Amino acid sequence: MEFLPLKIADRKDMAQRKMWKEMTVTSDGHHLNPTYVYKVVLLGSMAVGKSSLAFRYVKNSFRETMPTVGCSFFKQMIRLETANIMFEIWDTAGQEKYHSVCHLYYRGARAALLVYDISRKEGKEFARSKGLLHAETSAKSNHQVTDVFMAIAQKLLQQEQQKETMPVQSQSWKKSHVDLRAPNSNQIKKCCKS
Ligand SMILES: Nc1nc2c(ncn2[C@@H]2O[C@H](COP(=O)(O)OP(=O)(O)OP(=O)(O)O)[C@@H](O)[C@H]2O)c(=O)[nH]1
Repeated sequence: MEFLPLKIADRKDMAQRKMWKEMTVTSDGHHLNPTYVYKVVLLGSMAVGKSSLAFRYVKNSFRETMPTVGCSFFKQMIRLETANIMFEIWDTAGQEKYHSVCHLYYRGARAALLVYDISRKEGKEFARSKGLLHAETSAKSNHQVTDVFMAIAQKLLQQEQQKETMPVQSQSWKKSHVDLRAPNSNQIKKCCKS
């Protein structure tokens, strides 16, 4: 009898399926299937708290983090009344040396959070002038972290509902879409650390 080694692709697939299964089991043991999967990117200068924000949200913990190299990736499921939303959170590096590659991670994102230090006053005014969602958060004290992601989930869900109910020609949600292809796009959602 001949034994064939398991193909790498199969192993990878099994590992991915296992991870997916783990991600869709809630803390109270329920299995959830995501209704929508959304990519969300975290942008901002170095050391403004992007990784800490993601870590607090996904792991509910705060710890000293090393500067991000390139990009890190997190997943989190949100259970809403009408849908289960899986966030794929891409935490980009703020250091100057990664700026030339960071825009590669924006592709396919449905929302972007521009994280900045709260001591910069102009952040709030910028958000107001562009009509963007704005929130002051603290990963350290766990202030408004879940609320920010919940607000994004609800906004995206609202867009899905509009898509379903509106005729194609008049889908106003398209007009409010953020073009993430432009590296210097300033139409981005904001939050900050304190
Ligand atoms: N006081 C306070 N400090 C924070 C908060 N969030 C992050 N920090 C601190 O700010 C520093 C930078 O945090 P990071 O999360 O690594 O910042 P980052 O934006 O991911 O950094 P890069 O990966 O270099 O882009 C760390 O020393 C954190 O402990 C916060 O909400 N409050």
